Amino acid sequence: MRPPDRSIEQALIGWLPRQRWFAGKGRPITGVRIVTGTELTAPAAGSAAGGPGLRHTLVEVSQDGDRDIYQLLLGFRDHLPDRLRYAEILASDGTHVYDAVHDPELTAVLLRNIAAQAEVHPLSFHRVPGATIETELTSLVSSAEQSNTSLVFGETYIYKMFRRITPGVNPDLELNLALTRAGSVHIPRLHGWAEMRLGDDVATVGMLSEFLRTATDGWQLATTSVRDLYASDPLVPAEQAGGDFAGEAERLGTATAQVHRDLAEAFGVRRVPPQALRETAARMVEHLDAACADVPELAEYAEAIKAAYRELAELQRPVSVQRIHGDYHLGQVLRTERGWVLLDFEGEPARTPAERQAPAHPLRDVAGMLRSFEYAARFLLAGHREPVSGPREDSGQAMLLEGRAREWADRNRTAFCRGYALGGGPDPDAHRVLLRAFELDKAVYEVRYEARNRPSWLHVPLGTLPHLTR
Ligand SMILES: Nc1ncnc2c1ncn2[C@@H]1O[C@H](COP(=O)(O)OP(=O)(O)O)[C@@H](O)[C@H]1O
Ligand SMILES: O=P(O)(O)O[C@H]1O[C@H](CO)[C@@H](O[C@H]2O[C@H](CO)[C@@H](O)[C@H](O)[C@H]2O)[C@H](O)[C@H]1O
Repeated sequence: MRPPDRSIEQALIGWLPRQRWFAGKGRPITGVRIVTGTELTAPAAGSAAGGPGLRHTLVEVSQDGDRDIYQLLLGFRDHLPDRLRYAEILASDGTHVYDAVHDPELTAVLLRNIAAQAEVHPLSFHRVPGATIETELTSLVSSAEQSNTSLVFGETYIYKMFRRITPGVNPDLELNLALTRAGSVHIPRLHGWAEMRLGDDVATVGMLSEFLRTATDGWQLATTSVRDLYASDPLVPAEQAGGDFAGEAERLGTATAQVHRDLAEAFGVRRVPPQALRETAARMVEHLDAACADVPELAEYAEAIKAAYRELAELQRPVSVQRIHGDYHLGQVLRTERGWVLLDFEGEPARTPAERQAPAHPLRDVAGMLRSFEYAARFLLAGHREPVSGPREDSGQAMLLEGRAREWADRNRTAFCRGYALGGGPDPDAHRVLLRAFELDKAVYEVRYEARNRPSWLHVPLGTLPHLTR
């Protein structure tokens, strides 16, 4: 017999904070309520009766007066095989309740439903016109560090199951659909999606795309290049050291500009008066104040950061805004045989849905990627922080590597901006005040993000601030 909902809700209070994708870490959960439960198991032909059950579930999680909705796939079995033990959430009344994303026997229904454009009220599954979907593939949970959960089917598809559900079309799907219609080569091919009714609205719950099997992500490529530079003879300049990334950085800049152009064509461009920049600067000050309250180490840079925001507020020119990526960094781009491909148009996970969808200046994305170059250059310095106060030769080594990090970040920054301008984007060199303010705002976001999610990384964005606030 299946345990009652209230036992499952109780078990989820302990289980949710342990999940990588759970956005509310560090804040006590005061309640979990199952909002919807939809039976999804449609046993494949030939499978045994009485097999495992799958229930698509939305839960409302209360924390500090906030209520967020999360999506779960709950599996139910009388006997839980050893291979699924680690996914168990609760065992009660002879039934095991577990995280069914790890059970390919159950997740197969997602592919079948998308292929069939099934309606399983309140869920509905959609296939992109012209797509044919192979339904006999089995899934594995992607091992990528993610805010959501992705299932890789065979080596063919990737189904991104959005974890935090908000009413409306998810911007990731919205922008992927628009770029698909524009014929962009800079996104994975979109095959389908799943959505559900949520009150009076519809909410996107999943997206099925081409899995780019042979791709390497930008972070991996960039940090390999940084490693090569650190290991090379200090007298050899970056362009001559092995694994130089500048060519890739330039091509990435061009691909970024092309995606911005397609988004501008699909969603339009709006001219906003100088007043809008004053409002943007005021919001940046709010972000900064909130971040300083959370992370006291930020306070020593606050004055210099505010000075940069004042310069932004004083700009007397209108600017053009449009839909952009919104959370652009090296982990969101894949180097493939057909060039750079962009992923994850959801915007920053910590922002509200309205903020994520608001048109913004495209240099915000450029700033995001430039910050990522700083991260890639500096994160390997972690192991070299101690020696700074150690013996003199170690401290000399640390300074040398700091210099190498600067060289790498500057070189790739220049290359990316060149590629971006060549691709038709607004020239970053001609908008220095704007770009600097965006970089600082992103750095502030990152300090807060790391403090909350990966405290051992906090030194990375903090370590970039002396240079950025000079
Ligand atoms: N189409 C794809 N092909 C290959 N790998 C992918 C694809 N989509 C995503 N990935 C991998 O999964 C990771 C997380 O994807 P992403 O969409 O950014 O998820 P999240 O929003 O949950 O962080 C990416 O960094 C990439 O390594
Ligand atoms: O990829 P997500 O949408 O989950 O974005 C969040 O997590 C990112 C880290 O996984 C975080 O990115 C920061 O760390 C990256 C290195 O891991 C670095 O390349 C980025 O420049 C840096 O911002 C991102 O900010 C956050 O929203």
